[in-house]
Amino acid sequence: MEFVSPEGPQRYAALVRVAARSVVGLDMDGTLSPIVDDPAEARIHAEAPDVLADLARTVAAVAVITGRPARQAVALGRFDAVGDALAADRRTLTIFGQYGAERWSSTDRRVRTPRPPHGLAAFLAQIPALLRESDATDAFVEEKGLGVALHTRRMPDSAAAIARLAGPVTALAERHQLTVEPGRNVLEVRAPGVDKGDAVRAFARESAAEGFLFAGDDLGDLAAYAAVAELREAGLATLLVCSTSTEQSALRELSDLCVPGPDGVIAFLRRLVADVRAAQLA
Ligand SMILES: O=P(O)(O)OC[C@H]1O[C@H](O[C@H]2O[C@H](CO)[C@@H](O)[C@H](O)[C@H]2O)[C@H](O)[C@@H](O)[C@@H]1O
Repeated sequence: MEFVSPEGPQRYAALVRVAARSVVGLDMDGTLSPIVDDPAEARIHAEAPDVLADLARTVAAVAVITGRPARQAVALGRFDAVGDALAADRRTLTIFGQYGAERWSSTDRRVRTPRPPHGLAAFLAQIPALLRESDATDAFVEEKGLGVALHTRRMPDSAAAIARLAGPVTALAERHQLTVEPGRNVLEVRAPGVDKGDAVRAFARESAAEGFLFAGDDLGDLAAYAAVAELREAGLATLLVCSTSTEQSALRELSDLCVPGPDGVIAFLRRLVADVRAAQLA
């Protein structure tokens, strides 16, 4: 394992020691799901459902903390099947969707979701004009119920399109009391006041966690990283794992461990499960 913080090896060992009373939060796109051009074509890593089930039997609780709508994440991740596999062991998989605004659990299988933010409908109505004025009519618009993502990945010069869109999107979002969440070849617009950090704090509190591992890949995961750092200050065993890509490096310097994309995340989680089980037998 390539630890990138000096404390990484000790933090990993401490987390293994308290794993049975620790929780794991995992980002989805770019961490559990390989990045693809069309968001609707994303699929979870083929081994992820089995690994998540094994992990959930090993630690206190597992959550996927994603920008995706919770219902969509459940479908793309085949999380119903993971929940079925966990039911006999009385374990639960939790999904925090839309950056923590939504919640689903494999126990009750219902999505708890707030009302769409005031201002979203007006923002949506102005998107065609905004894209025309920003020379970005080929951007892919993903409506998410509580927000909207403007994707540039399939445009000829994605970075230039993001640069043209960033100012106008931010100005229009602010006019409608919405916030902008930048990501990999995407600008998302959603309600302010909740982020992945809130999901981390809620999950740790409700689980009375003694340890917290989080893995992510993108800017939206920075809030989760900050919340895990707070938990570390409060005395929890923590580990921050970056799923690396050539597209985004913001998490690297904040991480304890870097692994190569979803393949690396899955291999790491398998290793964690094996190390925890070995420690419990010792
Ligand atoms: O928090 P995450 O689980 O990482 O979700 C963030 C957003 O991911 C999706 O977009 C990203 O993945 C797409 C599929 O691989 C890719 O085409 C796109 O360029 C990426 O930005 C998703 O479409 C969004 O709804 C999520 O909020």
